[in-house]
Amino acid sequence: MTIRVWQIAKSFENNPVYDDFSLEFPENEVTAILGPSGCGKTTLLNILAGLVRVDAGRVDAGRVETEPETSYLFQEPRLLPWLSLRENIALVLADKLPAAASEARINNCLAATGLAPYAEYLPNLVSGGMKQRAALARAFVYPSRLLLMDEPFKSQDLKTRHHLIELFLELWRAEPRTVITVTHDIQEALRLGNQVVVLSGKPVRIVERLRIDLPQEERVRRYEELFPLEKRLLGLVLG
Ligand SMILES: Nc1ncnc2c1ncn2[C@@H]1O[C@H](COP(=O)(O)OP(=O)(O)OP(=O)(O)O)[C@@H](O)[C@H]1O
Repeated sequence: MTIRVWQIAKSFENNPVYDDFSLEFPENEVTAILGPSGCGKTTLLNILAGLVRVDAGRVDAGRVETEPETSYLFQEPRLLPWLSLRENIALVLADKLPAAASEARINNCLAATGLAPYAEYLPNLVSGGMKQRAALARAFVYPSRLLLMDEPFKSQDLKTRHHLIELFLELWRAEPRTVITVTHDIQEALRLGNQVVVLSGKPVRIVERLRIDLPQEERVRRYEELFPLEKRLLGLVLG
């Protein structure tokens, strides 16, 4: 199901963030959103997650009745410090699947993220990159149809970020879902996005919407083909 917002409006007191704003997020594709601080990117994710109500317009986030079908990945891993990595991941599946299916799914996810040897560790005993792997595992173990990511790799060093992006793409290819990711990093947007949307202004407008047809798994090897897009996005972001 395609996720979309249609003619939405949202103000905070006298601050009109959205007014008559529409955007579609194609099914099982990654949409990367770029835009200046404060333009409304997190607000859009929160609207789609059902955490913020719009003042007007329609939000079609693919939810079946009241059942949450959304995973949310943040810049900080947000793991519960008193639970092991396995328990943190298992938490989101509580009551969602029968115990045996849940166990199998968690073990697969731990293996896919390279966390199996550390599954019983508490979060504080592992590196920041491993914590974010666990957060990725938790986001993917939950059978959501929509995954929202708010600057998910921002606080990681360059190499860890590269590995986390590759890991994200592996998990997403194995179990595709519609992904919307917010970032300030043009290269990250170009590595991840099937579409890249640039937002700006108050109320916010779409200043660019690019489609990228080069498959994500080819993008490191053939990055030079993305240079013209990078240049274009840089021009738009720098104004
Ligand atoms: N709960 C709230 N109450 C009042 N104002 C809010 C609230 N949430 C967001 N805003 C305002 O809405 C605008 C958009 O905020 P938002 O966090 O969506 O921007 P952003 O593009 O995600 O910024 P950044 O890139 O810095 O994270 C800002 O002016 C912000 O101050």
